[in-house]
Amino acid sequence: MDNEAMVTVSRVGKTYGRRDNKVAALDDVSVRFPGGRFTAVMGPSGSGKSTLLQCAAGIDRVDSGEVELAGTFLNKLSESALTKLRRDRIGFVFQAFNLVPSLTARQNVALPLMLAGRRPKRRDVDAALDRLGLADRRRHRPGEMSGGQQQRVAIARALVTRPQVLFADEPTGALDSRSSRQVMDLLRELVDQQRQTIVMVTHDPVAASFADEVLFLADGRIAGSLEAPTPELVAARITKLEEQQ
Ligand SMILES: Nc1ncnc2c1ncn2[C@@H]1O[C@H](COP(=O)(O)OP(=O)(O)OP(=O)(O)O)[C@@H](O)[C@H]1O
Repeated sequence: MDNEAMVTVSRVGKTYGRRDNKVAALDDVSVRFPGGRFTAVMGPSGSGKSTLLQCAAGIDRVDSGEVELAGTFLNKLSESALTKLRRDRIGFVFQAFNLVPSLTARQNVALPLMLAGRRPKRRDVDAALDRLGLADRRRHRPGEMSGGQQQRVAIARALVTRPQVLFADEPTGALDSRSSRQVMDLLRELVDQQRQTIVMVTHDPVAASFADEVLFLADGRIAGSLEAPTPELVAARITKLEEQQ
């Protein structure tokens, strides 16, 4: 389903807090994330990027509007059906890696399969690690790996179930520029070689320039988009949005 919408967010609203503490994190947001494409989401701090990602990934529920993942409307699902959908069809990568410290790379990658009630095959787990250039780190625990290696294990773990969409929330936020570049090269490769659909929140114009398109948010609303982004063009748009704050 290349270039058809893999995820469709329609008129989504999400508010946090109550009464006089209310914050509209998302205000009537509509956006389509095409299949087989890499979309970056950017915007000033507090503009709703993480909220959009979490609503699109079924981690958080919307207050109004709809989220559709390849024909499934997430709002209509029960908690257990939503949990199953997240396990089977969605991969999520966080800034802080979120690996289990006591488990090896192999065990961390096998975890989502076990949670989904599938018996992890060593071959599949090792293939996921190999694809991310971690063949020689299979038996290492997170504390024995660099930040870049840990993030690559986290990406292998997110991909082992072959999710329809990989969501990443600032995946390079805790990495130095060399490791960031490596992770971004890998994400780009996944899109180009395997038509993986990726949606990534980032603050970094260089990371965003690896995407096919950058979507900008400001104050919980869509504030434009940019095709074929370069770091310079992205930085200019972001600076402008921040000035308007
Ligand atoms: N759990 C929560 N409880 C209360 N307010 C929240 C919660 N999560 C987010 N918010 C508020 O919603 C708004 C959007 O937050 P969100 O984290 O989506 O923004 P962001 O663009 O990802 O920010 P940042 O770039 O700083 O991570 C902010 O005003 C934030 O303070």
